[in-house]
Amino acid sequence: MTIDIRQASHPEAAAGYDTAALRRHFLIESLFQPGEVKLTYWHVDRLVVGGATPVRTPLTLQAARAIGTETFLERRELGICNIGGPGRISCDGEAFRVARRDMLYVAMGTREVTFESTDPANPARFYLLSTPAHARHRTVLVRESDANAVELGSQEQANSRTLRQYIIPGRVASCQLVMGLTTLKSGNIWNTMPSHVHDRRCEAYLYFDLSADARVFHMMGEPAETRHLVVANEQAILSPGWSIHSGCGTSAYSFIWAMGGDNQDFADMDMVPMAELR
Ligand SMILES: O=C(O)C(=O)C[C@H](O)C(=O)CO
Ligand SMILES: [Zn+2]
Repeated sequence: MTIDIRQASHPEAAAGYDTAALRRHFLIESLFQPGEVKLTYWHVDRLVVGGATPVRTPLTLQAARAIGTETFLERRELGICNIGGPGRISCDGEAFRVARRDMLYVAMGTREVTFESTDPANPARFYLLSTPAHARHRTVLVRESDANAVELGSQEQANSRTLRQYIIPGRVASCQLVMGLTTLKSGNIWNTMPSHVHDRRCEAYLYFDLSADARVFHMMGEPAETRHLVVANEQAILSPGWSIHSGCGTSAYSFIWAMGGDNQDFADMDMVPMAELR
């Protein structure tokens, strides 16, 4: 298991970053390495973002010095979404079959989490998102068909998409984690424009379902100081509360969004008028 540490950036510092520095601070280029668990610890809201890619043998989520507890989930909760072949996750011996686009919420206090692929020729790729927690809720598997689906955007604006809320109050109880998956319809390329910020919560996006030479131009920065990151398939971005987070792809794509912070009110967004964007 590897863990990369990312510190928080002041927006005035980020405005002076060149392309390499923006990518170093806000982009995770590699999450899914066969046979490995790869984690990134971000000091904003102490989010841990990662990937687990079991092939022939199971992988285990281990405690890390960066987290400082005996087990990884001693004082944390975890959301897991499978974006690969069918797989299995065991939580203290209770096994869950997790198909592509299913999400598992794993309760604080779970001592052992193991990841397995059903077929090594088509390995599962488990995307992991963990936030600090202070109460134990129930471990719950949410299938794609059971998530709250919301239709957004329009073909005319090239942003017609289905947003599915999986870990959200009323559906799955959690301490602070809110998580879901948005899928653009074919021929649509924009997400989340008009844009918003929510200084009360940070957010991470994992972009996927892109072909090898497709890219998403992910917009970030304070509304009057925007920058962009060029993002390839299965790369993730870290979005501080002060930053807009919108993407424009060279083709349609999907992305997993996840938030941690002070509230779990999905609708609590400060919308940015188009005239304020620079
Ligand atoms: O399709 C979208 O728009 C999103 O998925 C937006 C994110 O869910 C978001 O930014 C929530 O704050
Ligand atoms: Zn947002």
